[in-house]
Amino acid sequence: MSNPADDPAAVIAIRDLAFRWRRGTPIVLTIDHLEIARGERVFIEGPSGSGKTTLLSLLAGVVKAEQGSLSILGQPLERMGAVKRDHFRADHVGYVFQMFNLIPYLSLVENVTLPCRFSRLRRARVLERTGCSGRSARCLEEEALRLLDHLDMAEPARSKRPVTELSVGQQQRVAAARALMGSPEILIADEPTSALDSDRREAFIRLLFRECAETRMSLIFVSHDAALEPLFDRTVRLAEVNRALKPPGAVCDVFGWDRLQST
Ligand SMILES: Nc1ncnc2c1ncn2[C@@H]1O[C@H](COP(=O)(O)OP(=O)(O)OP(=O)(O)O)[C@@H](O)[C@H]1O
Repeated sequence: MSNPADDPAAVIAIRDLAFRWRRGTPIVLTIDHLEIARGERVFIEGPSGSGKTTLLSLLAGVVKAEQGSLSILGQPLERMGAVKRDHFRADHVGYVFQMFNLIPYLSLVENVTLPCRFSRLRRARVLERTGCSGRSARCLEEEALRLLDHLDMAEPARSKRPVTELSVGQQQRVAAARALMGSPEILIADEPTSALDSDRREAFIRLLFRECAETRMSLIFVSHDAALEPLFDRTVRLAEVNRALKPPGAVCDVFGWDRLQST
Protein backbone atom coordinates (compact mmCIF):
# COMPACT_ATOMS: atom_id res chain seq x y z
CA MET A 1 0.00 0.00 0.00
CA SER A 2 1.18 3.49 -0.73
CA ASN A 3 1.87 5.77 2.18
CA PRO A 4 -0.82 8.49 2.21
CA ALA A 5 1.98 10.93 3.00
CA ASP A 6 3.37 10.25 -0.53
CA ASP A 7 0.42 12.06 -1.96
CA PRO A 8 -0.96 14.70 0.38
CA ALA A 9 -4.02 15.42 -1.75
CA ALA A 10 -6.91 13.40 -0.32
CA VAL A 11 -8.91 11.44 -2.88
CA ILE A 12 -11.96 11.90 -0.64
CA ALA A 13 -12.42 14.90 1.67
CA ILE A 14 -15.51 15.47 3.81
CA ARG A 15 -16.12 18.62 5.88
CA ASP A 16 -19.13 19.40 8.12
CA LEU A 17 -21.40 17.11 6.15
CA ALA A 18 -25.06 16.57 7.08
CA PHE A 19 -27.51 14.41 5.16
CA ARG A 20 -31.20 13.48 5.43
CA TRP A 21 -33.02 11.25 2.98
CA ARG A 22 -36.08 13.49 2.64
CA ARG A 23 -37.05 17.00 3.70
CA GLY A 24 -38.78 16.94 7.08
CA THR A 25 -37.13 13.65 8.14
CA PRO A 26 -34.27 13.48 10.68
CA ILE A 27 -30.64 13.91 9.67
CA VAL A 28 -29.15 10.40 9.52
CA LEU A 29 -25.50 11.25 8.85
CA THR A 30 -23.33 14.04 10.28
CA ILE A 31 -19.58 13.85 9.71
CA ASP A 32 -17.31 16.74 10.72
CA HIS A 33 -14.15 15.60 9.03
CA LEU A 34 -13.04 12.56 7.07
CA GLU A 35 -10.24 12.18 4.54
CA ILE A 36 -9.18 9.15 2.54
CA ALA A 37 -5.85 9.18 0.76
CA ARG A 38 -4.94 7.81 -2.64
CA GLY A 39 -4.31 4.06 -2.45
CA GLU A 40 -5.66 3.79 1.08
CA ARG A 41 -7.71 0.69 1.99
CA VAL A 42 -10.40 1.64 4.47
CA PHE A 43 -12.74 -0.69 6.33
CA ILE A 44 -16.07 0.90 7.27
CA GLU A 45 -17.66 -0.63 10.32
CA GLY A 46 -20.85 0.13 12.22
CA PRO A 47 -24.05 -1.42 13.54
CA SER A 48 -27.11 -1.78 11.36
CA GLY A 49 -28.64 1.62 10.65
CA SER A 50 -25.48 3.57 11.53
CA GLY A 51 -25.30 5.03 8.00
CA LYS A 52 -22.79 2.85 6.14
CA THR A 53 -24.83 2.51 2.95
CA THR A 54 -25.86 6.18 3.20
CA LEU A 55 -22.19 7.20 3.33
CA LEU A 56 -21.39 5.02 0.31
CA SER A 57 -24.31 6.56 -1.64
CA LEU A 58 -22.90 10.01 -0.89
CA LEU A 59 -19.37 8.99 -1.90
CA ALA A 60 -20.71 7.59 -5.17
CA GLY A 61 -22.69 10.78 -5.81
CA VAL A 62 -25.97 8.86 -5.96
CA VAL A 63 -27.33 11.35 -3.42
CA LYS A 64 -26.10 14.78 -2.39
CA ALA A 65 -25.43 16.28 1.05
CA GLU A 66 -27.67 19.16 2.04
CA GLN A 67 -24.96 20.78 4.17
CA GLY A 68 -21.18 20.75 4.14
CA SER A 69 -18.84 19.53 1.45
CA LEU A 70 -17.76 16.22 -0.03
CA SER A 71 -14.96 16.41 -2.58
CA ILE A 72 -13.74 13.53 -4.69
CA LEU A 73 -10.41 14.00 -6.50
CA GLY A 74 -10.68 17.69 -5.60
CA GLN A 75 -14.14 18.07 -7.19
CA PRO A 76 -16.96 19.15 -4.82
CA LEU A 77 -19.88 16.81 -5.57
CA GLU A 78 -22.39 19.19 -3.93
CA ARG A 79 -21.78 21.68 -6.76
CA MET A 80 -22.61 19.13 -9.46
CA GLY A 81 -26.07 18.37 -10.81
CA ALA A 82 -27.34 14.78 -10.98
CA VAL A 83 -26.24 14.20 -14.60
CA LYS A 84 -22.72 15.50 -13.95
CA ARG A 85 -22.47 13.32 -10.85
CA ASP A 86 -23.53 10.30 -12.95
CA HIS A 87 -20.73 10.98 -15.46
CA PHE A 88 -18.24 11.61 -12.67
CA ARG A 89 -19.17 8.29 -11.02
CA ALA A 90 -18.90 6.40 -14.33
CA ASP A 91 -15.36 7.76 -14.83
CA HIS A 92 -13.94 7.54 -11.31
CA VAL A 93 -15.90 5.17 -9.07
CA GLY A 94 -16.33 1.40 -9.22
CA TYR A 95 -19.18 0.18 -7.04
CA VAL A 96 -19.92 -3.37 -5.90
CA PHE A 97 -23.54 -3.21 -4.79
CA GLN A 98 -24.98 -5.32 -2.01
CA MET A 99 -27.56 -6.62 -4.51
CA PHE A 100 -25.01 -6.88 -7.43
CA ASN A 101 -27.30 -5.16 -10.01
CA LEU A 102 -26.21 -7.37 -12.91
CA ILE A 103 -28.12 -6.82 -16.16
CA PRO A 104 -29.99 -10.07 -16.94
CA TYR A 105 -30.15 -9.63 -20.74
CA LEU A 106 -26.40 -9.00 -21.12
CA SER A 107 -23.82 -11.77 -21.24
CA LEU A 108 -21.45 -12.26 -18.33
CA VAL A 109 -18.59 -10.53 -20.19
CA GLU A 110 -20.87 -7.70 -21.37
CA ASN A 111 -21.84 -7.09 -17.74
CA VAL A 112 -18.17 -6.75 -16.82
CA THR A 113 -17.31 -4.44 -19.73
CA LEU A 114 -20.37 -2.24 -19.09
CA PRO A 115 -18.48 0.61 -17.32
CA CYS A 116 -16.45 1.09 -20.51
CA ARG A 117 -19.65 1.76 -22.45
CA PHE A 118 -20.44 4.66 -20.16
CA SER A 119 -16.94 6.01 -19.63
CA ARG A 120 -14.43 6.75 -22.38
CA LEU A 121 -11.83 7.29 -19.68
CA ARG A 122 -12.20 3.78 -18.31
CA ARG A 123 -12.23 2.33 -21.83
CA ALA A 124 -9.01 4.21 -22.63
CA ARG A 125 -7.40 2.90 -19.44
CA VAL A 126 -8.21 -0.70 -20.40
CA LEU A 127 -6.72 -0.21 -23.87
CA GLU A 128 -3.61 1.34 -22.34
CA ARG A 129 -3.27 -1.40 -19.75
CA THR A 130 -3.64 -4.23 -22.25
CA GLY A 131 -1.39 -2.44 -24.75
CA CYS A 132 -3.99 -3.56 -27.26
CA SER A 133 -3.82 -2.25 -30.79
CA GLY A 134 -6.52 -4.43 -32.34
CA ARG A 135 -10.31 -4.15 -32.16
CA SER A 136 -11.20 -2.40 -28.93
CA ALA A 137 -14.18 -4.69 -28.19
CA ARG A 138 -11.79 -7.65 -28.26
CA CYS A 139 -9.39 -5.86 -25.86
CA LEU A 140 -12.20 -5.07 -23.42
CA GLU A 141 -13.27 -8.71 -23.51
CA GLU A 142 -9.70 -9.84 -22.80
CA GLU A 143 -9.45 -7.55 -19.79
CA ALA A 144 -12.84 -8.75 -18.52
CA LEU A 145 -11.67 -12.36 -18.82
CA ARG A 146 -8.41 -11.54 -16.99
CA LEU A 147 -10.36 -10.12 -14.05
CA LEU A 148 -12.89 -12.97 -14.13
CA ASP A 149 -10.10 -15.52 -14.25
CA HIS A 150 -8.64 -14.18 -10.99
CA LEU A 151 -12.05 -14.68 -9.44
CA ASP A 152 -12.44 -18.21 -10.81
CA MET A 153 -15.16 -17.08 -13.19
CA ALA A 154 -13.47 -17.35 -16.59
CA GLU A 155 -15.01 -20.75 -17.35
CA PRO A 156 -18.66 -19.67 -16.85
CA ALA A 157 -17.84 -16.59 -18.96
CA ARG A 158 -16.32 -18.61 -21.81
CA SER A 159 -19.17 -21.13 -21.78
CA LYS A 160 -21.58 -18.17 -22.05
CA ARG A 161 -23.58 -18.97 -18.92
CA PRO A 162 -26.44 -16.43 -18.58
CA VAL A 163 -25.96 -14.27 -15.47
CA THR A 164 -29.44 -15.30 -14.31
CA GLU A 165 -28.15 -18.88 -13.91
CA LEU A 166 -25.22 -17.93 -11.67
CA SER A 167 -25.20 -18.61 -7.94
CA VAL A 168 -25.31 -15.63 -5.60
CA GLY A 169 -21.58 -15.97 -4.87
CA GLN A 170 -20.80 -16.10 -8.61
CA GLN A 171 -22.92 -13.01 -9.28
CA GLN A 172 -21.02 -11.21 -6.55
CA ARG A 173 -17.71 -12.00 -8.25
CA VAL A 174 -18.99 -10.76 -11.62
CA ALA A 175 -20.11 -7.55 -9.91
CA ALA A 176 -16.60 -7.14 -8.46
CA ALA A 177 -14.92 -7.66 -11.85
CA ARG A 178 -17.26 -5.04 -13.34
CA ALA A 179 -16.36 -2.52 -10.62
CA LEU A 180 -12.62 -3.06 -11.24
CA MET A 181 -12.89 -2.70 -15.03
CA GLY A 182 -10.99 0.34 -16.28
CA SER A 183 -9.25 0.97 -12.92
CA PRO A 184 -11.39 3.71 -11.36
CA GLU A 185 -9.57 5.80 -8.72
CA ILE A 186 -12.09 4.74 -6.07
CA LEU A 187 -13.54 1.33 -5.46
CA ILE A 188 -16.58 1.14 -3.20
CA ALA A 189 -17.72 -2.25 -1.97
CA ASP A 190 -20.85 -2.75 0.11
CA GLU A 191 -20.75 -6.13 1.91
CA PRO A 192 -18.99 -7.70 -1.09
CA THR A 193 -17.99 -10.96 0.60
CA SER A 194 -21.25 -11.85 2.31
CA ALA A 195 -22.13 -14.63 -0.16
CA LEU A 196 -18.63 -16.09 -0.57
CA ASP A 197 -17.13 -19.09 1.19
CA SER A 198 -13.85 -18.52 3.06
CA ASP A 199 -11.53 -19.66 0.19
CA ARG A 200 -13.34 -17.47 -2.33
CA ARG A 201 -13.42 -14.60 0.15
CA GLU A 202 -9.64 -14.72 0.38
CA ALA A 203 -9.21 -14.86 -3.42
CA PHE A 204 -11.64 -12.00 -3.74
CA ILE A 205 -9.84 -9.80 -1.20
CA ARG A 206 -6.45 -10.69 -2.76
CA LEU A 207 -7.70 -9.60 -6.19
CA LEU A 208 -9.12 -6.36 -4.82
CA PHE A 209 -5.89 -5.54 -3.01
CA ARG A 210 -3.70 -6.42 -5.99
CA GLU A 211 -5.75 -4.31 -8.39
CA CYS A 212 -5.87 -1.43 -5.91
CA ALA A 213 -2.10 -1.54 -5.35
CA GLU A 214 -1.34 -1.65 -9.09
CA THR A 215 -3.32 1.46 -9.88
CA ARG A 216 -3.22 3.12 -6.40
CA MET A 217 -6.99 2.80 -6.23
CA SER A 218 -8.55 3.78 -2.89
CA LEU A 219 -10.74 1.03 -1.48
CA ILE A 220 -13.76 1.78 0.71
CA PHE A 221 -15.05 -1.51 2.02
CA VAL A 222 -18.15 -2.00 4.17
CA SER A 223 -18.49 -5.32 5.94
CA HIS A 224 -19.91 -6.92 9.07
CA ASP A 225 -17.11 -9.51 8.86
CA ALA A 226 -14.73 -8.39 11.64
CA ALA A 227 -12.16 -11.05 10.59
CA LEU A 228 -11.37 -8.95 7.50
CA GLU A 229 -10.73 -5.72 9.41
CA PRO A 230 -7.00 -6.31 10.23
CA LEU A 231 -6.23 -6.63 6.50
CA PHE A 232 -7.04 -2.95 5.94
CA ASP A 233 -4.93 0.17 6.51
CA ARG A 234 -7.56 1.84 8.64
CA THR A 235 -11.03 1.39 10.10
CA VAL A 236 -13.69 4.10 10.18
CA ARG A 237 -16.19 3.32 12.96
CA LEU A 238 -19.42 5.03 12.01
CA ALA A 239 -20.83 4.75 15.53
CA GLU A 240 -17.97 7.11 16.56
CA VAL A 241 -17.76 9.29 13.46
CA ASN A 242 -21.48 9.85 12.73
CA ARG A 243 -22.66 12.57 15.14
CA ALA A 244 -26.28 12.16 14.00
CA LEU A 245 -26.46 8.88 15.94
CA LYS A 246 -27.80 9.02 19.47
CA PRO A 247 -25.09 8.31 22.06
CA PRO A 248 -25.34 4.92 23.80
CA GLY A 249 -27.87 5.14 26.63
CA ALA A 250 -29.95 7.75 24.84
CA VAL A 251 -32.39 5.12 23.53
CA CYS A 252 -35.96 6.17 24.36
CA ASP A 253 -37.12 3.96 27.23
CA VAL A 254 -40.88 4.19 26.61
CA PHE A 255 -41.68 1.24 28.87
CA GLY A 256 -39.59 2.56 31.77
CA TRP A 257 -37.59 -0.73 32.07
CA ASP A 258 -34.55 1.19 33.37
CA ARG A 259 -36.58 2.68 36.25
CA LEU A 260 -38.15 -0.69 37.12
CA GLN A 261 -34.73 -2.40 37.11
CA SER A 262 -33.21 0.18 39.45
CA THR A 263 -36.06 -0.07 42.04
N1 LIG B 1 -33.58 5.19 0.78
C1 LIG B 1 -33.80 5.58 2.05
N2 LIG B 1 -34.84 6.41 2.34
C2 LIG B 1 -35.06 6.83 3.59
N3 LIG B 1 -34.31 6.47 4.66
C3 LIG B 1 -33.27 5.66 4.45
C4 LIG B 1 -32.96 5.15 3.14
N4 LIG B 1 -31.88 4.35 3.24
C5 LIG B 1 -31.52 4.35 4.54
N5 LIG B 1 -32.35 5.13 5.26
C6 LIG B 1 -32.24 5.41 6.72
O1 LIG B 1 -30.95 5.96 6.96
C7 LIG B 1 -30.39 5.44 8.16
C8 LIG B 1 -29.06 4.77 7.87
O2 LIG B 1 -29.32 3.63 7.04
P1 LIG B 1 -28.17 2.84 6.26
O3 LIG B 1 -28.84 1.90 5.31
O4 LIG B 1 -27.21 3.82 5.69
O5 LIG B 1 -27.49 2.06 7.46
P2 LIG B 1 -26.44 0.84 7.40
O6 LIG B 1 -25.42 1.14 8.45
O7 LIG B 1 -25.96 0.66 6.00
O8 LIG B 1 -27.36 -0.37 7.84
P3 LIG B 1 -27.23 -1.96 7.46
O9 LIG B 1 -25.96 -2.45 8.13
O10 LIG B 1 -28.45 -2.53 8.09
O11 LIG B 1 -27.22 -2.08 5.96
C9 LIG B 1 -31.43 4.47 8.74
O12 LIG B 1 -32.17 5.20 9.71
C10 LIG B 1 -32.30 4.13 7.55
O13 LIG B 1 -33.63 3.86 7.95
